[in-house]
Amino acid sequence: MNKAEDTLKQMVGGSVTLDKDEKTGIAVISLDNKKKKNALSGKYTEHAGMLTGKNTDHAGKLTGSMMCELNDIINELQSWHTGKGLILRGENKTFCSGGDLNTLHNIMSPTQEYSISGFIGQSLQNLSQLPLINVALVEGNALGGGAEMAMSCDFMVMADNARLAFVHKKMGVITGFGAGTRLVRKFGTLKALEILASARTMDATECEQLGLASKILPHSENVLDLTKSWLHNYCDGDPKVVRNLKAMVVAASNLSLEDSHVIERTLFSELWGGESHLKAQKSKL
Ligand SMILES: CCCC(=O)SCCNC(=O)CCNC(=O)[C@H](O)C(C)(C)COP(=O)(O)OP(=O)(O)OC[C@H]1O[C@@H](n2cnc3c(N)ncnc32)[C@H](O)[C@@H]1OP(=O)(O)O
Repeated sequence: MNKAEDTLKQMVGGSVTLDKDEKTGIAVISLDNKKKKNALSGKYTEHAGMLTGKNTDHAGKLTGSMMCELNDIINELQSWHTGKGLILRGENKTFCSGGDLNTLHNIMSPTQEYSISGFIGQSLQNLSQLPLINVALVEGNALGGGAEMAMSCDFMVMADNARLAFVHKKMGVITGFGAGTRLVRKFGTLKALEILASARTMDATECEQLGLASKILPHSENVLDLTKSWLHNYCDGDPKVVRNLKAMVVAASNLSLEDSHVIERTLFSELWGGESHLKAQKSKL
Protein backbone atom coordinates (compact mmCIF):
# COMPACT_ATOMS: atom_id res chain seq x y z
CA MET A 1 0.00 0.00 0.00
CA ASN A 2 2.91 2.37 0.55
CA LYS A 3 3.53 2.80 -3.17
CA ALA A 4 -0.13 3.67 -3.68
CA GLU A 5 0.04 6.21 -0.87
CA ASP A 6 3.22 7.70 -2.37
CA THR A 7 1.53 8.05 -5.76
CA LEU A 8 -1.57 9.61 -4.25
CA LYS A 9 0.61 12.14 -2.45
CA GLN A 10 1.71 13.52 -5.81
CA MET A 11 -1.83 14.69 -6.55
CA VAL A 12 -1.80 18.35 -5.67
CA GLY A 13 -4.82 20.34 -4.46
CA GLY A 14 -7.76 20.12 -2.12
CA SER A 15 -8.10 19.05 1.49
CA VAL A 16 -10.18 16.89 3.78
CA THR A 17 -11.08 18.07 7.27
CA LEU A 18 -12.66 16.53 10.34
CA ASP A 19 -14.91 18.23 12.85
CA LYS A 20 -15.81 16.15 15.91
CA ASP A 21 -18.64 17.30 18.15
CA GLU A 22 -18.15 15.69 21.56
CA LYS A 23 -21.56 16.89 22.75
CA THR A 24 -23.64 15.14 20.08
CA GLY A 25 -21.09 12.42 19.25
CA ILE A 26 -21.45 13.33 15.56
CA ALA A 27 -18.39 14.01 13.41
CA VAL A 28 -18.36 15.69 10.01
CA ILE A 29 -15.79 14.94 7.30
CA SER A 30 -15.68 17.62 4.60
CA LEU A 31 -14.09 17.28 1.16
CA ASP A 32 -12.87 20.58 -0.22
CA ASN A 33 -11.39 21.14 -3.66
CA LYS A 34 -13.30 24.17 -4.87
CA LYS A 35 -11.57 24.65 -8.23
CA LYS A 36 -12.35 21.09 -9.30
CA LYS A 37 -15.83 20.54 -7.87
CA ASN A 38 -14.31 18.53 -5.01
CA ALA A 39 -12.49 16.09 -7.31
CA LEU A 40 -10.18 13.84 -5.29
CA SER A 41 -6.75 15.45 -5.58
CA GLY A 42 -3.94 16.24 -3.18
CA LYS A 43 -2.86 19.43 -1.52
CA TYR A 44 0.01 21.77 -0.97
CA THR A 45 -0.32 23.90 2.10
CA GLU A 46 1.92 25.99 4.26
CA HIS A 47 -0.16 24.92 7.25
CA ALA A 48 -0.16 21.23 6.55
CA GLY A 49 0.69 20.32 10.11
CA MET A 50 -2.26 22.29 11.40
CA LEU A 51 -4.70 20.54 9.11
CA THR A 52 -3.47 17.02 9.49
CA GLY A 53 -2.38 17.26 13.11
CA LYS A 54 1.07 15.90 12.20
CA ASN A 55 4.03 16.50 9.90
CA THR A 56 4.55 19.83 11.63
CA ASP A 57 8.20 19.96 10.64
CA HIS A 58 7.19 19.37 7.01
CA ALA A 59 4.97 22.44 6.79
CA GLY A 60 5.16 23.88 3.31
CA LYS A 61 5.78 20.50 1.66
CA LEU A 62 3.44 18.35 -0.33
CA THR A 63 1.70 16.42 2.43
CA GLY A 64 -0.62 14.01 0.80
CA SER A 65 -3.65 13.63 -1.35
CA MET A 66 -7.21 14.03 -0.21
CA MET A 67 -7.51 10.25 -0.13
CA CYS A 68 -4.47 9.99 2.17
CA GLU A 69 -6.00 12.63 4.42
CA LEU A 70 -9.32 10.82 4.39
CA ASN A 71 -7.51 7.61 5.29
CA ASP A 72 -5.75 9.35 8.21
CA ILE A 73 -9.07 10.77 9.41
CA ILE A 74 -10.76 7.37 9.28
CA ASN A 75 -7.87 5.94 11.30
CA GLU A 76 -8.29 8.74 13.82
CA LEU A 77 -12.01 7.98 14.10
CA GLN A 78 -11.26 4.33 14.93
CA SER A 79 -10.15 5.51 18.36
CA TRP A 80 -12.93 8.04 18.95
CA HIS A 81 -14.64 5.91 21.58
CA THR A 82 -17.39 8.39 22.44
CA GLY A 83 -18.44 8.91 18.82
CA LYS A 84 -21.79 7.71 17.50
CA GLY A 85 -22.38 9.24 14.09
CA LEU A 86 -20.53 10.52 11.06
CA ILE A 87 -21.47 12.71 8.10
CA LEU A 88 -19.38 12.68 4.91
CA ARG A 89 -20.00 15.75 2.76
CA GLY A 90 -18.48 18.15 0.27
CA GLU A 91 -17.87 21.86 0.73
CA ASN A 92 -19.03 24.40 -1.88
CA LYS A 93 -22.53 22.90 -2.19
CA THR A 94 -21.41 19.82 -4.06
CA PHE A 95 -20.36 16.34 -2.95
CA CYS A 96 -17.53 15.12 -5.18
CA SER A 97 -16.86 14.97 -8.92
CA GLY A 98 -14.77 11.80 -8.60
CA GLY A 99 -11.09 11.22 -9.22
CA ASP A 100 -9.05 14.21 -10.39
CA LEU A 101 -9.07 13.70 -14.15
CA ASN A 102 -5.83 15.63 -14.63
CA THR A 103 -3.86 13.38 -12.35
CA LEU A 104 -5.66 10.17 -13.21
CA HIS A 105 -4.67 10.87 -16.80
CA ASN A 106 -1.05 10.31 -15.79
CA ILE A 107 -1.68 6.98 -14.09
CA MET A 108 -1.88 4.59 -16.99
CA SER A 109 -0.30 1.49 -15.49
CA PRO A 110 -2.87 -1.18 -14.50
CA THR A 111 -0.55 -2.35 -11.69
CA GLN A 112 -0.31 1.14 -10.23
CA GLU A 113 -4.07 1.67 -10.51
CA TYR A 114 -4.73 -1.74 -8.93
CA SER A 115 -2.70 -0.72 -5.93
CA ILE A 116 -4.28 2.76 -5.72
CA SER A 117 -7.82 1.41 -5.97
CA GLY A 118 -6.85 -1.10 -3.26
CA PHE A 119 -5.75 1.73 -0.97
CA ILE A 120 -8.88 3.81 -1.59
CA GLY A 121 -11.18 0.78 -1.49
CA GLN A 122 -9.73 -0.25 1.89
CA SER A 123 -10.19 3.27 3.26
CA LEU A 124 -13.84 3.27 2.20
CA GLN A 125 -14.31 -0.21 3.63
CA ASN A 126 -12.82 1.00 6.92
CA LEU A 127 -15.14 4.00 6.84
CA SER A 128 -18.19 1.82 6.30
CA GLN A 129 -17.13 -0.45 9.18
CA LEU A 130 -16.53 2.27 11.76
CA PRO A 131 -18.71 1.76 14.83
CA LEU A 132 -20.41 5.04 13.93
CA ILE A 133 -23.68 5.30 12.03
CA ASN A 134 -22.50 7.09 8.95
CA VAL A 135 -24.29 9.08 6.30
CA ALA A 136 -23.23 10.65 3.02
CA LEU A 137 -24.81 14.07 2.61
CA VAL A 138 -24.99 14.55 -1.16
CA GLU A 139 -25.50 18.06 -2.48
CA GLY A 140 -24.92 18.76 -6.15
CA ASN A 141 -22.99 16.01 -7.91
CA ALA A 142 -21.60 12.68 -6.73
CA LEU A 143 -19.89 11.31 -9.84
CA GLY A 144 -17.62 8.33 -10.50
CA GLY A 145 -15.38 7.89 -7.46
CA GLY A 146 -17.62 10.43 -5.68
CA ALA A 147 -20.64 8.16 -6.16
CA GLU A 148 -18.51 5.28 -4.84
CA MET A 149 -17.69 7.26 -1.70
CA ALA A 150 -21.36 8.08 -1.10
CA MET A 151 -22.25 4.42 -1.60
CA SER A 152 -19.81 3.31 1.11
CA CYS A 153 -21.84 5.02 3.86
CA ASP A 154 -24.69 3.37 5.77
CA PHE A 155 -27.19 6.01 4.66
CA MET A 156 -27.40 8.56 1.90
CA VAL A 157 -29.21 11.84 2.52
CA MET A 158 -29.64 13.91 -0.63
CA ALA A 159 -30.43 17.55 -1.19
CA ASP A 160 -33.21 17.94 -3.75
CA ASN A 161 -30.67 19.23 -6.31
CA ALA A 162 -28.38 16.21 -5.90
CA ARG A 163 -27.35 13.85 -8.69
CA LEU A 164 -25.60 10.52 -8.46
CA ALA A 165 -23.91 8.84 -11.43
CA PHE A 166 -21.62 5.85 -11.77
CA VAL A 167 -20.07 7.35 -14.89
CA HIS A 168 -17.21 4.83 -14.99
CA LYS A 169 -18.35 3.06 -18.16
CA LYS A 170 -18.32 6.37 -20.02
CA MET A 171 -14.72 6.80 -18.85
CA GLY A 172 -13.78 3.40 -20.27
CA VAL A 173 -13.48 1.72 -16.86
CA ILE A 174 -15.68 0.18 -14.18
CA THR A 175 -16.05 0.86 -10.47
CA GLY A 176 -12.83 0.19 -8.56
CA PHE A 177 -13.42 1.36 -4.99
CA GLY A 178 -16.03 -1.25 -4.04
CA ALA A 179 -19.30 0.34 -5.19
CA GLY A 180 -19.93 -2.29 -7.87
CA THR A 181 -19.88 -5.01 -5.22
CA ARG A 182 -22.02 -2.89 -2.91
CA LEU A 183 -24.60 -2.24 -5.66
CA VAL A 184 -24.85 -5.94 -6.52
CA ARG A 185 -25.25 -6.90 -2.85
CA LYS A 186 -27.88 -4.22 -2.33
CA PHE A 187 -29.96 -4.70 -5.47
CA GLY A 188 -28.97 -8.04 -6.95
CA THR A 189 -27.31 -8.43 -10.32
CA LEU A 190 -30.04 -7.12 -12.61
CA LYS A 191 -30.63 -3.70 -11.08
CA ALA A 192 -26.92 -3.19 -10.36
CA LEU A 193 -26.08 -4.06 -13.96
CA GLU A 194 -28.70 -1.66 -15.23
CA ILE A 195 -27.38 1.21 -13.08
CA LEU A 196 -23.73 0.55 -13.95
CA ALA A 197 -24.13 -0.31 -17.63
CA SER A 198 -26.38 2.69 -18.35
CA ALA A 199 -23.96 4.97 -16.42
CA ARG A 200 -26.96 7.25 -16.16
CA THR A 201 -27.46 10.18 -13.87
CA MET A 202 -29.99 9.59 -11.11
CA ASP A 203 -31.65 12.49 -9.36
CA ALA A 204 -32.58 12.52 -5.68
CA THR A 205 -36.16 11.35 -6.30
CA GLU A 206 -35.02 8.33 -8.30
CA CYS A 207 -32.37 7.51 -5.68
CA GLU A 208 -35.02 7.61 -2.98
CA GLN A 209 -37.38 5.41 -5.00
CA LEU A 210 -34.56 2.90 -5.53
CA GLY A 211 -33.73 2.87 -1.81
CA LEU A 212 -30.31 4.42 -2.36
CA ALA A 213 -31.32 7.65 -0.62
CA SER A 214 -33.01 7.45 2.76
CA LYS A 215 -34.04 11.08 2.91
CA ILE A 216 -34.37 14.08 0.60
CA LEU A 217 -33.86 17.50 2.12
CA PRO A 218 -34.51 20.91 0.56
CA HIS A 219 -31.32 22.35 -0.86
CA SER A 220 -30.56 25.19 1.55
CA GLU A 221 -27.88 26.80 3.67
CA ASN A 222 -28.86 24.67 6.67
CA VAL A 223 -28.83 21.29 4.94
CA LEU A 224 -25.93 20.15 7.13
CA ASP A 225 -27.81 21.04 10.32
CA LEU A 226 -30.90 19.25 9.00
CA THR A 227 -28.77 16.19 8.28
CA LYS A 228 -27.33 16.28 11.79
CA SER A 229 -30.88 16.38 13.22
CA TRP A 230 -31.92 13.51 10.95
CA LEU A 231 -28.92 11.45 12.00
CA HIS A 232 -29.53 12.26 15.66
CA ASN A 233 -32.78 10.23 15.43
CA TYR A 234 -30.63 7.14 14.91
CA CYS A 235 -27.69 7.82 17.16
CA ASP A 236 -29.14 9.47 20.23
CA GLY A 237 -28.57 7.72 23.56
CA ASP A 238 -25.69 5.74 25.03
CA PRO A 239 -22.64 5.60 22.70
CA LYS A 240 -21.94 2.01 23.78
CA VAL A 241 -25.38 0.90 22.59
CA VAL A 242 -25.19 2.76 19.27
CA ARG A 243 -21.65 1.49 18.62
CA ASN A 244 -22.47 -2.13 19.47
CA LEU A 245 -25.56 -1.94 17.27
CA LYS A 246 -23.48 -0.74 14.32
CA ALA A 247 -20.79 -3.34 15.04
CA MET A 248 -23.44 -6.07 14.97
CA VAL A 249 -24.71 -4.87 11.57
CA VAL A 250 -21.15 -4.86 10.21
CA ALA A 251 -20.55 -8.41 11.49
CA ALA A 252 -23.84 -9.64 10.02
CA SER A 253 -23.01 -8.23 6.60
CA ASN A 254 -19.53 -9.80 6.51
CA LEU A 255 -19.55 -13.05 8.46
CA SER A 256 -21.27 -16.41 8.23
CA LEU A 257 -24.56 -16.81 10.07
CA GLU A 258 -22.91 -18.79 12.88
CA ASP A 259 -19.99 -16.39 13.35
CA SER A 260 -22.27 -13.37 13.21
CA HIS A 261 -24.57 -14.84 15.87
CA VAL A 262 -21.57 -15.24 18.18
CA ILE A 263 -20.59 -11.60 17.66
CA GLU A 264 -24.19 -10.49 18.15
CA ARG A 265 -24.44 -12.34 21.47
CA THR A 266 -21.08 -10.97 22.59
CA LEU A 267 -22.07 -7.39 21.78
CA PHE A 268 -25.47 -7.93 23.43
CA SER A 269 -24.00 -9.35 26.63
CA GLU A 270 -21.50 -6.49 26.85
CA LEU A 271 -24.49 -4.16 27.29
CA TRP A 272 -26.48 -6.37 29.68
CA GLY A 273 -26.54 -4.90 33.19
CA GLY A 274 -24.85 -1.75 31.92
CA GLU A 275 -25.89 1.76 32.89
CA SER A 276 -28.35 2.25 30.01
CA HIS A 277 -29.89 -1.16 30.43
CA LEU A 278 -30.43 -0.74 34.17
CA LYS A 279 -31.85 2.75 33.71
CA ALA A 280 -34.29 1.61 31.03
CA GLN A 281 -35.35 -1.39 33.10
CA LYS A 282 -35.95 0.77 36.16
CA SER A 283 -38.15 3.18 34.23
CA LYS A 284 -40.35 0.30 33.05
CA LEU A 285 -40.82 -1.34 36.48
C1 LIG B 1 -11.20 6.20 -10.83
C2 LIG B 1 -12.54 6.67 -10.37
C3 LIG B 1 -13.42 7.04 -11.51
C4 LIG B 1 -13.62 8.53 -11.58
O1 LIG B 1 -14.01 9.12 -10.61
S1 LIG B 1 -13.27 9.30 -13.05
C5 LIG B 1 -13.94 10.94 -12.83
C6 LIG B 1 -15.42 10.95 -13.01
N1 LIG B 1 -15.92 12.28 -12.93
C7 LIG B 1 -16.23 13.01 -14.00
O2 LIG B 1 -16.12 12.58 -15.13
C8 LIG B 1 -16.74 14.40 -13.74
C9 LIG B 1 -16.18 15.42 -14.72
N2 LIG B 1 -16.75 16.72 -14.44
C10 LIG B 1 -17.97 17.11 -14.86
O3 LIG B 1 -18.73 16.35 -15.44
C11 LIG B 1 -18.36 18.52 -14.56
O4 LIG B 1 -17.20 19.27 -14.34
C12 LIG B 1 -19.29 18.67 -13.34
C13 LIG B 1 -18.72 17.99 -12.09
C14 LIG B 1 -20.68 18.05 -13.67
C15 LIG B 1 -19.48 20.15 -12.99
O5 LIG B 1 -19.92 20.86 -14.12
P1 LIG B 1 -19.98 22.45 -14.09
O6 LIG B 1 -20.75 22.88 -12.89
O7 LIG B 1 -20.45 22.89 -15.42
O8 LIG B 1 -18.49 22.92 -13.82
P2 LIG B 1 -17.22 22.76 -14.79
O9 LIG B 1 -17.37 21.58 -15.68
O10 LIG B 1 -16.94 24.08 -15.42
O11 LIG B 1 -16.09 22.41 -13.71
C16 LIG B 1 -15.44 23.41 -12.92
C17 LIG B 1 -13.99 23.07 -12.90
O12 LIG B 1 -13.84 21.83 -12.19
C18 LIG B 1 -13.04 20.94 -12.98
N3 LIG B 1 -13.41 19.55 -12.69
C19 LIG B 1 -14.65 19.05 -12.50
N4 LIG B 1 -14.58 17.74 -12.26
C20 LIG B 1 -13.26 17.41 -12.28
C21 LIG B 1 -12.55 16.20 -12.10
N5 LIG B 1 -13.19 15.04 -11.80
N6 LIG B 1 -11.21 16.23 -12.17
C22 LIG B 1 -10.56 17.37 -12.43
N7 LIG B 1 -11.17 18.55 -12.64
C23 LIG B 1 -12.52 18.56 -12.56
C24 LIG B 1 -13.37 21.34 -14.41
O13 LIG B 1 -12.37 20.87 -15.30
C25 LIG B 1 -13.40 22.84 -14.28
O14 LIG B 1 -12.07 23.32 -14.28
P3 LIG B 1 -11.71 24.70 -15.01
O15 LIG B 1 -12.51 25.75 -14.29
O16 LIG B 1 -12.14 24.56 -16.44
O17 LIG B 1 -10.23 24.83 -14.84
